[in-house]
Amino acid sequence: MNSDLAGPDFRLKRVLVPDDLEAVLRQVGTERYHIRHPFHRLMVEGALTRGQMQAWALNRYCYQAVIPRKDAIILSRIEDRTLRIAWRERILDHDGDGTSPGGIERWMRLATGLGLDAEAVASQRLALPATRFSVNAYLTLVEKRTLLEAIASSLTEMFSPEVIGERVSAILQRYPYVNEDTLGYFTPRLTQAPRDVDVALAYVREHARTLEAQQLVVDALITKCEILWTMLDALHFSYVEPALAPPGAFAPGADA
Ligand SMILES: O=C(O)c1cc(C(=O)O)c2c(n1)C(=O)C(=O)c1cc(C(=O)O)[nH]c1-2
Repeated sequence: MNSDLAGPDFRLKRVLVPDDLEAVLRQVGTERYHIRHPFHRLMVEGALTRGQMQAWALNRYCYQAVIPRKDAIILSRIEDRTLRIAWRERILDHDGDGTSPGGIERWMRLATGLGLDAEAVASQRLALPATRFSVNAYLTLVEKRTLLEAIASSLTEMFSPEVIGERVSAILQRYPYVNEDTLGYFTPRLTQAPRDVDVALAYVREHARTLEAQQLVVDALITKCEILWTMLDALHFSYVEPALAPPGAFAPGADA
């Protein structure tokens, strides 16, 4: 990114044309996306135990479960019918339509494929408190901030195909107890995410025209990166180092 667009803290220096705004947003991902988190790095190096992988799947279920709810909040705030039609696809992607499964069910297949009990995962009662606080922060963001910020916060999906590609190939290579079927959640995401990004990015490029609006967009994306980052922080603290999971949280069994 050209340094005359924004400072190292992502404070914008002037009003940007849409291509320059997009360049700043992509730089946020380069610097702040969870692909750089130590927990993710350990996962792709093949260094996590089965119990740590289970902890990841169990906690990430909370994020999956909240995604269609946050998209329903966004949907309720959109006045433009064409945009609503496009946005509602996201809810179908995650909830399914009652006949074909959605992302939540596919994530459950991942969790049970790793040896977790479906009821325990769905209840979310063994999730880390910090995971719950993080996913609730996402709901609060889309509810309380402007629609522009709510839409911009979804733009971490610009970076998800890379993190998913890296994760899936590393897991298949380095975790022999996980097979392709278990990771089936990720396959549709590789086409759904770019489709979602096209819609959200077009909206942001069109509607963030003032310096103030553009800064709000950049800050919303930073906040979303922080939400994803803190979820992995919590996993790292609780299950890797110093491995101090709070009382009541998931504890890997002796076989994991
Ligand atoms: O695997 C990942 O690392 C990852 C990241 C993200 C993201 O960047 O927010 C999403 C997903 N996956 C994902 O599967 C997904 O459905 C999704 C929806 C959203 C969103 O903010 O609307 N992000 C993500």
